[in-house]
Amino acid sequence: MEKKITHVAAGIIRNEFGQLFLTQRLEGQDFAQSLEFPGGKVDMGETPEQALKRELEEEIGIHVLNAELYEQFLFEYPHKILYFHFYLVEEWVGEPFGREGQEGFWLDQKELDAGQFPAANAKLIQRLLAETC
Ligand SMILES: Nc1nc2c([nH]c(=O)n2[C@@H]2O[C@H](COP(=O)(O)OP(=O)(O)OP(=O)(O)O)[C@@H](O)[C@H]2O)c(=O)[nH]1
Ligand SMILES: [Mg+2]
Repeated sequence: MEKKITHVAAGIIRNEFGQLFLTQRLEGQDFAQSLEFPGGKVDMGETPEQALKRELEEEIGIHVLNAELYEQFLFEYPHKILYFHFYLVEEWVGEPFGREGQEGFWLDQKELDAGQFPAANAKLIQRLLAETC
């Protein structure tokens, strides 16, 4: 079967204490239980930034005021190819929470552990760890 490229936009939501808001994927989703940066697939006709804003409203109930592109890369899983657009989000309105029933929590950036995320996140987490002070 031919593998299509799916674009995914996700947010690295960072507060003034240097903590990141993470969510846990729900049972029934791929990579269930693993941690993730909130976000999702870019719909047809949407830009990655529009998708980011829509997904963060839907999944964690925040309104993004500013998002800066942090990292973009292609990652090939056995059954799919994803193109990720990760944005750093430090300005938003609202208090993030798991709006779809998923767990959500704040974690110090320096406490990130690549082993708790899907394989695609490894390099991104390495960079985030290297950039903590
Ligand atoms: N949001 C998000 N997705 C990630 C991350 N890392 C990673 O491999 N993915 C993968 O990216 C793909 C798309 O994300 P998603 O499942 O959140 O898409 P979505 O919100 O549109 O969900 P839906 O298709 O159930 O409506 C999934 O296969 C997911 O496992 C991450 O850090 N954040
Ligand atoms: Mg999602």
